[in-house]
Amino acid sequence: MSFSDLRKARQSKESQSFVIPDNQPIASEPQAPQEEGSTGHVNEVTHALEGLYKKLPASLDIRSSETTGRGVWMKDTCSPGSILISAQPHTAVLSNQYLDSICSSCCGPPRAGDSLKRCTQCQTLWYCGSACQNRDWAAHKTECIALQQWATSAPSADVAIPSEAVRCLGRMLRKRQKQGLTSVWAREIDAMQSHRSSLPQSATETHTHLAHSLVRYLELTSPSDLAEYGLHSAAELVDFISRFVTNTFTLTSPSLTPIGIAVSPVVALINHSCEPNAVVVFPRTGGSDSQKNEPRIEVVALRQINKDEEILTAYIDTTLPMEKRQEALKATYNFQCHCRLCAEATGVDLREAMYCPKSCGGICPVPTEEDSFSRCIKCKSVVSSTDAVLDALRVGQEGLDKATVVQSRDPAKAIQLTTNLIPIITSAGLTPSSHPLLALTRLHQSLLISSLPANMTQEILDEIVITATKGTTGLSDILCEGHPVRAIALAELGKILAVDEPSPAPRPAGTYPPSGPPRLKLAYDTLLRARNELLIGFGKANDGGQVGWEVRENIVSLEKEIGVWSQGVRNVRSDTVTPRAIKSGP
Ligand SMILES: C[S@@+](CC[C@H](N)C(=O)[O-])C[C@H]1O[C@@H](n2cnc3c(N)ncnc32)[C@H](O)[C@@H]1O
Repeated sequence: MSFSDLRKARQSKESQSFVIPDNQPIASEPQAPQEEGSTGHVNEVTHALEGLYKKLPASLDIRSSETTGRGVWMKDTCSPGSILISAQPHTAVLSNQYLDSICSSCCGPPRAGDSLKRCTQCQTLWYCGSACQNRDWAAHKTECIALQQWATSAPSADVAIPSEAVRCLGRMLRKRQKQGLTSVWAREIDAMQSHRSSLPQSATETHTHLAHSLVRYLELTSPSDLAEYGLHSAAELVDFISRFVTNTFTLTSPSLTPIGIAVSPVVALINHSCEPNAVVVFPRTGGSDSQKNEPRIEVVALRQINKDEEILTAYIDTTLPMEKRQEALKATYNFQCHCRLCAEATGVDLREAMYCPKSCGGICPVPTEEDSFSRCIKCKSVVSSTDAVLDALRVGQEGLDKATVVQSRDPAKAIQLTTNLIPIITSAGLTPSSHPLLALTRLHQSLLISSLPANMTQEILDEIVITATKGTTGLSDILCEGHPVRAIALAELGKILAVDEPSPAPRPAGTYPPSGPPRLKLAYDTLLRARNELLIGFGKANDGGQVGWEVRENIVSLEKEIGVWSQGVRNVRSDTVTPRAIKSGP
């Protein structure tokens, strides 16, 4: 779960009449139910929680602890790939860049051969068709006018649409007003945790900017106007925003591209671990009439979770090293993580590792500015090239930041950066799973794919295969089997290996990537592995979600291709055997 887009909150045209106080505690802030002991069952259920209890399947329970607040626990043991929660988000909105390519109601692309239809009034949201538009109308009706007014007063075309955060908060407040402040819907939102009273300064500033934009979007002219949304002061508005920031999920496409944000109070009850036993996904659950149930947010078990064990998901990218994970958790969720991965300094974390300088097959922790001493855990050789490694790490991180920023505006520049930096960091000895090498490799892969020339050469295709293989190797070293990120990476590698080679030619055994039939066989094996992992990460009952179905089809067509090929070989053999048999006959 992450929410980086808050930083993009628009700051223009702030209302003059509003003073949003910084860091003032909210007297009426609802408290998470607390009990003595670390994991006591919540006996006194607040009104707000009643609805959430009803939404939880019978196998789950809400319990609270002093350190992490409320959390969701297993009442029965479940197996990997079990869908633990399946819910329709309270609100889901698309990021601005996807408004014209994805339906704002079902959050899916247009059906094959069809195109999206634009709302003729605001000309901002697009839909699959009238069924999707009608389903969204209750939420869009007032939003439609607000979007038109925002566009009219926007200082420039690039800020003519409010950010996803502002649009999402607008939808939440309007629905809260419409459903009634005491409705189950509103109480569920109110039950989400707020950090208003203990925000770090950086977060307070972001919340404040967001509040200003929201005030403009809702066309409020004085704090008293907030009353119609059940908020009685600007401080309560900031409290509402804190609740939203702490509990919002990144809405993703079935292949995990971030496409927007979603709010689901029941899923938001789950606490964080950097070694999660479950994941939050939007797999698309299928069926002939699936659009009306989408988007669906689901929590899926990554491994067996035992009775009386807490369900834990990761709020941040767990391929990052500890310091970066802690920074991200503190900035957005205001806590320090003490999970096993963060607390136990056992062995070397493969997110921060390099190969033994003597190439004994062992690994060493990467040196840091604070602790530059590093030695191989196997042969104990000391890393002497510390300065060179630190330089490579610094240059790699700077390059990664730059390439990430320019990737959509200037993909050629981004590709130039990743192409130059990957060899530098690799030669410093970093393992494929280490930061920033893994992140650069994955970015390089996606840039290569998105900038494929029409006349793709064997060389380019092979480079993509090699990059995708390095990425999957790195991910497989640090993410558990069935993790959706790892499963999608495997599926992509399998699909890339299955692409028709422009000029296949036999290669010596052991050459990577292979060519011709051995490549096809490798594609088949990789897709089979991917499918097994997709069944875990996106749920067995979903048949691995949309990517799982696609991979199943890829496997079937490869089976045919390999079958035709084997049949061809058999025919060739029998063609050559038969004449000989005739010759050697009586
Ligand atoms: C999405 S909410 C999770 C549910 C929350 N515990 C509650 O009572 O509503 C996120 C907040 O829960 C708390 N939290 C989640 N995981 C935690 C962890 N591993 N350690 C400490 N606090 C955690 C933090 O306050 C965080 O901002």
